[in-house]
Amino acid sequence: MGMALAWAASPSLLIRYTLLGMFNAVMPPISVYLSAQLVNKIANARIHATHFQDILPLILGLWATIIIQRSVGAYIGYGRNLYIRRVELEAERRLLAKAAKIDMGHFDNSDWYDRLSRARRDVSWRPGDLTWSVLGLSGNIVTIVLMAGLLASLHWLLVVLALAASFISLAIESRITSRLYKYFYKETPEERERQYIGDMFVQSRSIKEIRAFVLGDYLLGRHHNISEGLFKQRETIYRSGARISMLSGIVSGTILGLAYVFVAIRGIAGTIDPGGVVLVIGAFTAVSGTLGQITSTFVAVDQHTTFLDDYFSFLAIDPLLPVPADPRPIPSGTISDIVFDNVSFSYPGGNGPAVENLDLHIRSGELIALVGENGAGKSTLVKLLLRFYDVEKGTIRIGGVDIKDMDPEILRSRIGVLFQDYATYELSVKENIVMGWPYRDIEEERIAKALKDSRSEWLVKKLPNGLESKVGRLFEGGHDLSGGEWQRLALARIMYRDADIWILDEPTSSLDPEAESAIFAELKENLKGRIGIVISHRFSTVRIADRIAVISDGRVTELGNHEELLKAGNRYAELFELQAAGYR
Ligand SMILES: Nc1ncnc2c1ncn2[C@@H]1O[C@H](COP(=O)(O)OP(=O)(O)OP(=O)(O)O)[C@@H](O)[C@H]1O
Repeated sequence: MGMALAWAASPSLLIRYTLLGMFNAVMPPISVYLSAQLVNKIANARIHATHFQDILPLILGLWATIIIQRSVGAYIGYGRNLYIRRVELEAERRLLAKAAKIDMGHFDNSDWYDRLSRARRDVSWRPGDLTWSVLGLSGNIVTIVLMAGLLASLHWLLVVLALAASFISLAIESRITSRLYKYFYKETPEERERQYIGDMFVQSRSIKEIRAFVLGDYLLGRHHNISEGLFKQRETIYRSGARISMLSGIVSGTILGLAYVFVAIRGIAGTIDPGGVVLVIGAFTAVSGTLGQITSTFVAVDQHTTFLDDYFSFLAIDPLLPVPADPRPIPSGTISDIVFDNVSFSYPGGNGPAVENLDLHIRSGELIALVGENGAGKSTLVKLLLRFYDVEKGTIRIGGVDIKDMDPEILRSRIGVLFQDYATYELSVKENIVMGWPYRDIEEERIAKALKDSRSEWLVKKLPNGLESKVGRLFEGGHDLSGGEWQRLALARIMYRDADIWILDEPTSSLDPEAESAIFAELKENLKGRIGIVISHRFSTVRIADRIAVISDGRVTELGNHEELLKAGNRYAELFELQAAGYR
């Protein structure tokens, strides 16, 4: 799987640098062999007259191998760095592309969320690290085979010793890394909490409250306790890691010592000539060095398996909501109606139904308001209409077509929604608006109309660079906006989108009352056959709607226009009177 990713990033680069790596891996054995020959020639010079020209070819050969090895090595290093970045970028692109599409329900599952945040955290380096070590493997094998061949030409025992030293350290050291990784894997929920608390100190949403409630010491204390607990666990693991490393060093160092003993005895006895001694020492060192690299490759692969598992299982995550193979189109033009027909739904892991046996018929061209107490199920209706979740019972139909039979992305393209917790894009004002539908050419006229419909023209005039002004404080030169100003931009974004259904979930919570009633009046006027769904707790706003549905415990308990509901004298009338009394 991992290799498929490496291949997809750039097959030609992968092949080129693998072949070059294998070519370069031949250089060290040649170099060791030529050095041995050189030592023999020099030793022989004491017995037989030797001219410099006799050894010159050897020197030139050694020179050439070093030059080739170093320069090709530098080129490989450059190319591999680029290639590895490609792999990292490709891995990240795939992850983000998947994250943008998976069903919202997955985000309610903390196991998936853990997996995603781990994969997201590591995707910027683990695929690269893995590719880097695996790329060197073929070259390492070439070097080992040739070096082992050189050693075997002297004595098989040397090959056995060299391999033994490296395999023992492989076995010992891989234990440390797997333990380390298990630890990092396990700590995720605590580490997430620690980071979450740390973030509170720097996020604009919470910094004010930390001061106002004097929460600094309390939160720091909590952060400190988690950090200390994690530090202690880490200390234990690092300590045992250090002990294991020491043990591995002693074992492999001793085996290396034995090889030197063997070579020394043979050298003194004259059964190995001086060049042979050089060859043994050079080859032995190279074999254990290269086997060390192979060891770390295996360790790296082992280390990254959990990441790869997280990453690929995330990419392979199945949709929760079945997408029809042959989706039915939404009738074009104005939507004739939206019907919630006996709908029931419970959140996965939630306590009890959020919506139960709910019936609601929304007519073409009307502005309908949903009111009800906190947690009554109003926002859930919006999420069901957007098909973030599938209903458990009943159906939702738009223009007579069950939304389960539609392509969810096409369904969403017909809806413009302003969530309660709408997004604030710290980009330019223009982009904030254009993100309403960024897939067509930018039309200045449309932007101007969106600003007018959301009554935000003054906001653009106020900013120094007009539409091009950056908003937010994340980037240099950005202007921070007030809550109401951000909300205006979000509203302009909805107006820019050419949607047939407008949904505003508490659109006016940060707006001043004058702006609120103006926006509502304008919204109603601009509907022009569209369906508008507004969720609000402000009855002064709600009364403008054509009809009002009171939602209570996941059901529609009252339905009608303001006057009708007041006359009925039920919960709506009660709540309206309560709010109205506050203004008298
Ligand atoms: N992701 C979720 N997982 C589990 N339960 C949820 C989830 N989202 C909402 N709920 C629960 O579903 C019920 C309905 O919530 P919903 O957000 O629809 O209420 P609401 O009427 O929009 O409330 P408010 O006026 O506070 O915005 C609540 O009991 C809420 O706790």
